Amino acid sequence: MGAGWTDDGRADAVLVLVTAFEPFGGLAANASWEAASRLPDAVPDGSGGQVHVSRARLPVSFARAGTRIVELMDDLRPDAVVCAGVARGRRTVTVERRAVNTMTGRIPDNDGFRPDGEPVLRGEADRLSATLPVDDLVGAVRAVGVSADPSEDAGLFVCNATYYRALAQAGVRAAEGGVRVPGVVFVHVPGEETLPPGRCARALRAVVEETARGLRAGASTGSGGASAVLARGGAAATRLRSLSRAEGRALRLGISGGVGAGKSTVAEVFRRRGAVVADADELSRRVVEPGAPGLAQVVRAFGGRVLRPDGTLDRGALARLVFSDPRARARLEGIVHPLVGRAARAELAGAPAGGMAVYDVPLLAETGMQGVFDAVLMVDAPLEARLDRLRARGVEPGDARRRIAAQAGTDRRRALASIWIDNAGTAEDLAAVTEDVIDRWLT
Ligand SMILES: CC(C)(COP(=O)(O)OP(=O)(O)OC[C@H]1O[C@@H](n2cnc3c(N)ncnc32)[C@H](O)[C@@H]1O)[C@@H](O)C(=O)NCCC(=O)NCCS
Ligand SMILES: Nc1ncnc2c1ncn2[C@@H]1O[C@H](COP(=O)(O)OP(=O)(O)OP(=O)(O)O)[C@@H](O)[C@H]1O
Repeated sequence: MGAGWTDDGRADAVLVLVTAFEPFGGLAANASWEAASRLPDAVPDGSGGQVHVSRARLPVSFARAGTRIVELMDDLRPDAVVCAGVARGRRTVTVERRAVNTMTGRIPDNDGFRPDGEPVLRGEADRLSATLPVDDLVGAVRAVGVSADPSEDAGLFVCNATYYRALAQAGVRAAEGGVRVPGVVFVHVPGEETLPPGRCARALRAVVEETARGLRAGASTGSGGASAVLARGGAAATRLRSLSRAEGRALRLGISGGVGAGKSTVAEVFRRRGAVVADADELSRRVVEPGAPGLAQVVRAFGGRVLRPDGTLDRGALARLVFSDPRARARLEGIVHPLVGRAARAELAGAPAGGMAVYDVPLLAETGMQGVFDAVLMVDAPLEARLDRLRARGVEPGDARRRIAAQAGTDRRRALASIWIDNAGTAEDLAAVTEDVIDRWLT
């Protein structure tokens, strides 16, 4: 991101867009704009260069602020968006972890509109998470002597709705294929009676400078630093949610994606980097080997037609059966999944504290197991590329399509991904971007 990305013809400059709000609620000034208007046109990037800063004042209007920020993001193509707003009841600067898809006003906005629980964007996710590193930004504000905390969400007023629109817009860009997807965060500043304007401006500047440092760190190494996107050739990783990591045990990472998306290739990179990796497909073969408990159960359920003459499972025959009949599939899954789950847990228990326990599992979204992981990494690739790659591996497109029809779609996968990898380049690009993900975001 940043240097080298000139797809839209823009000069190679790195840009942070900072938005803040006009006054509302009968006050003459808005502390967020007072702070934003004091920002310089460029800030140091921490390695001798500068990152450009563009400021915009938004209306306190549910309808107009969201439209405006989307326009700004489309026109300016910023590398990061820092939204600021005022939260007069709060004592500290707060960096918001997420935006919620609900609008409620205790008072009307500046257009006289007072929503009562309507969605910001109908049919979209209930909440979206910051794509810039919230905890690092909190640390940067504290480092300049201003009290700051992370906050769970941005409330329900215009600030939140604007944040939601900005995150959704970044998601649209990511889904389009991932060039210049900006990291987005929202910062609430207290009112002037709590934090004097000079200190407030210093706090916001600290957020912008930390963001700039992250962007430049990424640009100078060809990956993303604190930013939300890492790219290598045609492969791009987007960080959609912040990652939590518990002390005293291994990081629990789920890797998933549709058939042929590239998850085993990604998992292999993790294995090379020392992770303990459990592969659900491999385990699902092991639990139905001759003599293993699963095989007898499968034969009881489906009969001898799923056995080869040598007594091993005829996987092709079973695949034809279950991918044309959802009830048969559910029956097979009812036998195989518990056995696979048990075997995977046993393997992953061996990962040491401080290491990585990685579960490569195709049906992560379908089985709703995201809660057991600290982070979920989803791999995706254009449909045609998946079909071609699978064909090269001997899987007929018809078979592949039937499996795809039995799997979760992109939206469901995105809704629970912490990291999204678009595998639209070469296998080498995919491996390189995975290495970057490990180095930048997971270690
Ligand atoms: C039907 C079977 C025998 C076909 O075997 P085959 O060797 O052709 O495929 P393999 O197991 O290597 O799976 C390849 C890919 O197919 C897809 N797939 C497999 N099972 C399913 C399923 N139940 N639903 C949707 N997609 C599936 C996944 O993307 C998987 O990565 C086998 O897939 C199976 O036993 N499936 C049921 C168990 C299961 O759900 N496995 C997934 C991980 S636990
Ligand atoms: N970017 C790429 N370019 C070319 N081939 C690729 C690329 N990524 C993966 N492949 C190949 O495509 C095939 C599918 O990839 P992989 O096995 O990693 O996917 P998967 O998601 O684990 O698939 P499955 O669901 O079938 O287990 C493999 O043969 C792999 O080597």
